[in-house]
Amino acid sequence: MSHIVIDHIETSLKAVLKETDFTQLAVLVDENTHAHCYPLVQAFLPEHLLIQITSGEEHKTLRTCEHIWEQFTTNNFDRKALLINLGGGVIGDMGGFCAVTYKRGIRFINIPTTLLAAVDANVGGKLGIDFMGFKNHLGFFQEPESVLIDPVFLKTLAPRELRSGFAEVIKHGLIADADYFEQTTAHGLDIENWEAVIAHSVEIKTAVVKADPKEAGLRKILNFGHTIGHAIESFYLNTDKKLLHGEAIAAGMICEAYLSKKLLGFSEEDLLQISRTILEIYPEINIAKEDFSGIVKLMYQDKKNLNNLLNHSLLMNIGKATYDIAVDEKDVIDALFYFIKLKQ
Ligand SMILES: NC(=O)c1ccc[n+]([C@@H]2O[C@H](COP(=O)([O-])OP(=O)(O)OC[C@H]3O[C@@H](n4cnc5c(N)ncnc54)[C@H](O)[C@@H]3O)[C@@H](O)[C@H]2O)c1
Ligand SMILES: O=C(O)C(=O)C[C@@H](O)[C@H](O)[C@H](O)COP(=O)(O)O
Ligand SMILES: [Zn+2]
Repeated sequence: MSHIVIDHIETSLKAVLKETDFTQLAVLVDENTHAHCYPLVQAFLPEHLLIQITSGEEHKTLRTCEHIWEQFTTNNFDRKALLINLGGGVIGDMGGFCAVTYKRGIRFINIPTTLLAAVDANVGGKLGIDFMGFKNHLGFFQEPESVLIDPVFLKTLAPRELRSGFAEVIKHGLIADADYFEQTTAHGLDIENWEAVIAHSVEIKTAVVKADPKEAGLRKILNFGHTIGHAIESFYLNTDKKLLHGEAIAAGMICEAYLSKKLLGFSEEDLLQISRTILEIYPEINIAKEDFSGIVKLMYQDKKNLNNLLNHSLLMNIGKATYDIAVDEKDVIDALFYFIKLKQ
């Protein structure tokens, strides 16, 4: 498992660099983390190569990886080089992917700068990039050496991005801790102590990952909301209706809570509570009826599927999830109809 620290970035970064022996150092940023986050760490870094990529899910591709690998290569990085991923989930997933493939693997450290990366993406070792329009289609399981979390980075994060990350916090409550779901959603996004939220989400996620690092079974519960959510995210990615990861997962969680009721006897009352809570935080997510077939088609590449069956992770109760539930295509369509009817 990674060494995960929540502390002032100056303290944690200096400590990690002191105890890590490396030949070359690179820092991966996008234009936003270059502008807002790099100035908070630059003074504590020894000589390094700064690699900048363009932000956004649409750049989480092989093409961007080629740029990163070219930078390592032209700067003669050897196997004892170290990469620092300074950014959100896109930087962490893709930087990690480039690190483990370069010369069969160099070490990497994550410094999450979005809520989503701090509570979820940068923790647990799922690395990857999108391919042929499918989410995280190429990837590895490999934990970072360290994850250095400091809520200070959230100060410059756009409110829409903070809200996107909050969807994974909601997910953690729904799959593992009913009280956490109640407490975190009680006042919308008006949260005073982000550090406590991050710490508890990381605790929930790391416990699951420790029990099942490579998603043989239990880890699939972390994918609640993602079978339908990823398909929605991919469907709208290159359109003017683009959704952020957490927004698509928020819609996916409503649909999959509906499936939990229909297929597992999850309570109607809890379904309504989840639907109302999520719609209050994400009122503007719209899915069009004419897009349903395209969305369902994308679900056939979900990594949890076996024998071409759409395998879902669903809820038994608020706070308890289960996995490997095969779902019929027509039930998925019903779930999407449930979502759009809620909004009428
Ligand atoms: N590996 C995993 O387990 C896992 C888990 C959840 C999500 N993910 C992946 O994570 C990605 C989403 O991550 P994300 O929401 O962090 O997106 P992101 O990396 O695209 O970051 C969101 C935006 O915020 C900007 N930004 C980042 N930090 C900032 C800061 N401190 N101040 C100002 N702007 C800042 C970025 O430039 C970007 O424009 C998706 O690709 C998703 O599939 C992976
Ligand atoms: O860590 C996990 O496991 C997750 O499923 C966390 C998800 O929030 C995350 O979006 C993950 O990248 C999805 O993985 P995938 O295997 O469905 O691509
Ligand atoms: Zn996710």
